[in-house]
Amino acid sequence: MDHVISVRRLSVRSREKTLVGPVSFNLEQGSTTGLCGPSGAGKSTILRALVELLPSGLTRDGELRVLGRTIPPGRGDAELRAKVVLVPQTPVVFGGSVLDNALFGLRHVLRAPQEALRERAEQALEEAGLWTEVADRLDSPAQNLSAGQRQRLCLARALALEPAGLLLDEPTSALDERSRDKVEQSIAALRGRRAVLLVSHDPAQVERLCDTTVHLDQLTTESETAAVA
Ligand SMILES: Nc1ncnc2c1ncn2[C@@H]1O[C@H](COP(=O)(O)OP(=O)(O)OP(=O)(O)O)[C@@H](O)[C@H]1O
Repeated sequence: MDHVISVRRLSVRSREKTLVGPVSFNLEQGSTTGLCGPSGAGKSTILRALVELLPSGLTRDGELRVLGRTIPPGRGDAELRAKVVLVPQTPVVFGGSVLDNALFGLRHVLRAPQEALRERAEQALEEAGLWTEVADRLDSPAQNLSAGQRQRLCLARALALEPAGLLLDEPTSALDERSRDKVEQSIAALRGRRAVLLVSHDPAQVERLCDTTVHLDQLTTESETAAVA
């Protein structure tokens, strides 16, 4: 069976130098992989490279395959972005209601009747562990949610697309312990269902949530990283 994401000797460079890589790893269906390394090692840059959303001036080399399809550098498209979804470190909550936010990605990717979209958005809120807290306030402004609830709303917005791969950039770094636990419960519930790549600075969190780990050293050397099949 194809890996959900397969990366071979992927590196990202600016005009002047290599910022990260080369790295090689696979993400498997149903498995949660930790992406670890010191600050500046390139974790966020790798996540952006996997969805072909690098800042201008940065380019990717090496092979990226998503569900068996090779994505040439600079050729990411809407299909890729529906299959692999990045949830950034800082939750981006748009103006509008909780439901509007959960529907946001779906509205842009799928042309389906409003009712079908709504059903999927509600399922995603359930999958993100937020449903019981927002079921009676779907039409309220999303801006009123707590930080932990906002993080799970962003998770729901990503899950509504039913992605094969989910890339989570330090999803709990700004949260207190109670909110962190709730977000962790939601991530743990994805095991067996999605391929998840989780950037975390917290070894205990990686231990709790991840089946395998990819370590990025500061300016990763030529040696291949862990978790290579
Ligand atoms: N647009 C850019 N132009 C030039 N260099 C960049 C750009 N974006 C990131 N970098 C550099 O790439 C390296 C990796 O940055 P990145 O943010 O991916 O690290 P990180 O491992 O996610 O760090 P942290 O754990 O602190 O979030 C850093 O040296 C950073 O300065």
